[in-house]
Amino acid sequence: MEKNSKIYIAGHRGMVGSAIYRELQREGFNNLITKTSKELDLRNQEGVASFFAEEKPEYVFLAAAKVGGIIANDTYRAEFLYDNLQIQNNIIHNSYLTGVKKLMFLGSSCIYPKMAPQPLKEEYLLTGPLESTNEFYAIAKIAGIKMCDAYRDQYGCNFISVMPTNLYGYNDNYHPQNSHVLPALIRRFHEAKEQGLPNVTIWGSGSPLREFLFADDLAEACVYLMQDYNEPGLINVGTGKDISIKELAQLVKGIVGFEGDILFDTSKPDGTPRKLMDVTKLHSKGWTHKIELTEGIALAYQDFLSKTSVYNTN
Ligand SMILES: NC(=O)C1=CN([C@@H]2O[C@H](COP(=O)(O)OP(=O)(O)OC[C@H]3O[C@@H](n4cnc5c(N)ncnc54)[C@H](OP(=O)(O)O)[C@@H]3O)[C@@H](O)[C@H]2O)C=CC1
Ligand SMILES: C[C@H]1O[C@H](OP(=O)(O)OP(=O)(O)OC[C@H]2O[C@@H](n3cnc4c(=O)[nH]c(N)nc43)[C@H](O)[C@@H]2O)[C@@H](O)[C@@H](O)C1=O
Repeated sequence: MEKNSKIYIAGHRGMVGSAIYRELQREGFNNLITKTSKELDLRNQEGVASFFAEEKPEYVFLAAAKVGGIIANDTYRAEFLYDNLQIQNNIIHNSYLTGVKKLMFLGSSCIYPKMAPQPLKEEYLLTGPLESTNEFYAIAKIAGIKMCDAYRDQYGCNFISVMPTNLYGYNDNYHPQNSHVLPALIRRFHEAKEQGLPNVTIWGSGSPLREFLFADDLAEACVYLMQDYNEPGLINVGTGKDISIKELAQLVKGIVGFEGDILFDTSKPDGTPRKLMDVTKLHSKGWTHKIELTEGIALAYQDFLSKTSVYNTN
């Protein structure tokens, strides 16, 4: 990418898209184009076709998607499948039609089979059944990887697929039910501290293991890979370290400064027992994460505190 290359960041107001936008700006890229979902609904085939035909971006980061935590994925199954297929089909196909030089598709670690060996190697894709709570989201993401590969094989498009682990960071979604675990816990412990509650309840048994990457680290990896990585298939992006949900809750409790007890609601789903990325391929390309979990949670909590007036209305 040249500093003046025309780069479209789809989903630039989201947690990941906004981090990619900031990283590109930091690196001096000066021709960035964006559209909010109000300005352009990416599910709309004609709208996306007109946008690409008019703007003709040279590079595309596909960070727009219907995203949410375990309950949102399980509840809005049709939307997670339909919205994500529409968004990615429209963007990938029109990138081909208008001659985009390179596109990055963002998937997720939930594409791997529920009981895959750990850590998750890229070659474990499509080797077993998926976790049911996020099956429809995962099917859409797997279709996205295969779209990129099919367009590479048939048309020679340089479309790459990056699989991030569970993410958190600035501009996260703090919705009480629909968010991912880390923002949910930051909010719940904070509100319990403010209200002087004796305990906080977290979902499931606390035993699932998850790996967490700060979104700014992911953005750095994305911009890095967009410049140097040109392979079919997929590449994992993570830290290679995981933690149980119970330990995570204790960590967030300490950072937020809540002093009560932690209870477990085992009527809520645990989801996949473990999702630890194998990051050997990523490290071999020369990139490693920088922000460790304790530091990242403190940064995310500061961001949450600076926006509590917004979250209080949601
Ligand atoms: N968060 C996580 O833990 C993980 C995320 N990922 C992947 O990273 C990517 C970004 O996720 P994240 O930043 O967390 O998600 P967010 O929900 O924070 O942001 C998603 C963005 O997508 C845009 N969007 C959604 N629907 C539409 C639509 N119909 N038309 C146009 N734009 C739309 C939204 O735009 P607007 O704001 O304008 O409405 C929003 O800014 C996704 O592909 C996700 O699957 C992968 C692994 C983990
Ligand atoms: C990134 C990935 O994220 C999703 O999968 P997930 O890893 O299961 O996501 P999660 O962050 O929602 O939960 C992680 C764990 O944490 C537990 N947990 C405890 N207490 C809360 C809680 O309060 N909220 C939430 N959400 N989870 C909680 C929860 O029960 C589970 O055991 C995919 O659907 C899909 O979106 C995807 O790709």
